[in-house]
Amino acid sequence: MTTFPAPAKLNLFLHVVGRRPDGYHLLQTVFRFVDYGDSLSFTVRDDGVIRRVNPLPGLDPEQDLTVRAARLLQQETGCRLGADIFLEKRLPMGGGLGGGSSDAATVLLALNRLWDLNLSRQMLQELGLRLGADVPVFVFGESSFAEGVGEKLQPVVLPPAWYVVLVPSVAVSTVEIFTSRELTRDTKPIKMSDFSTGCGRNDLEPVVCRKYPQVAECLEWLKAFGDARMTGSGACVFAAFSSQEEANKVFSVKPAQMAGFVAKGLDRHPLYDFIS
Ligand SMILES: C[C@@](CO)(OP(=O)(O)O)[C@H](O)COP(=O)(O)OP(=O)(O)OC[C@H]1O[C@@H](n2ccc(N)nc2=O)[C@H](O)[C@@H]1O
Ligand SMILES: Nc1ncnc2c1ncn2[C@@H]1O[C@H](COP(=O)(O)OP(=O)(O)O)[C@@H](O)[C@H]1O
Repeated sequence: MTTFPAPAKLNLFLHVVGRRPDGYHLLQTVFRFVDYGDSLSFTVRDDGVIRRVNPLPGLDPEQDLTVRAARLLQQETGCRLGADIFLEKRLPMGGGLGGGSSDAATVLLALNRLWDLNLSRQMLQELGLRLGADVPVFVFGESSFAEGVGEKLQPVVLPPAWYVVLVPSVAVSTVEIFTSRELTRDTKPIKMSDFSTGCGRNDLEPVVCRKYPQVAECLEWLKAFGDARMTGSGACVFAAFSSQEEANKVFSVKPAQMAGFVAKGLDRHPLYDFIS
């Protein structure tokens, strides 16, 4: 059995700049990976069966993004191999940390290698986009300025940072927030060259805070220590610090009922070198 990481992402800012005719929203965001996440283990099977060894409670294994990613790879390549997939889940579902998307990307990257398929990064990004708007960036593998629905990616260089991430005890549905009437969809687009750390905001944040007071409460607490933001469609919130000591210090004084973790910002996905 071989084990592979599936890191979380943070959206350092997230602007909704428009809406496509199919209802999907046009975004501008910066994605950063952190050294905290799920991990996946695979045993290759020669009978073509894709099996989730430890299904997630409440989620039909056929709907699990790991299974959907593996089947998509089989369909597209005609590969006759299968896999047993074991998922060690650490990332909260509906947390805005991209857990499901990262799991799917790790399946694409790992099985591309374990099944000896040799698909290019571009090809895997395209397959990823069919699974979810957030999947391509995990295959792209670098901190990115993203546009479109999140699939138009340009690498960005970010300063070292340690993040305090708080995990409110609610799962936020991405669809619910994007379809909300109060969501503003007209933030003026910025140029990538205008981006600097700390710029912008998360346009989804006020909508989530109104619906989920636990998110507002975590944000308010963290704002006393830094520029706290929500990631993605929530529920998690984070603030950046320039040293691990500073981040640990803030984390150590959080109220006991607030869950969370401290993580280091990464420049690259740990599986970046899987594709040449
Ligand atoms: C908001 C973001 C920001 O990074 O992150 P999360 O909070 O999910 O982590 C992403 O855009 C989420 O991407 P992802 O979670 O892959 O979304 P998808 O499965 O493709 O879409 C779920 C639903 O969200 C809405 N959706 C998603 C992306 C987008 N750009 N516009 C949308 O309107 C659509 O209603 C879609 O049916
Ligand atoms: N392997 C998976 N891990 C997490 N969620 C999954 C997975 N497969 C499918 N999902 C579905 O995707 C939804 C979004 O999950 P997730 O990606 O963890 O959150 P977010 O999009 O807020 O970052 C979950 O509520 C769940 O229904």
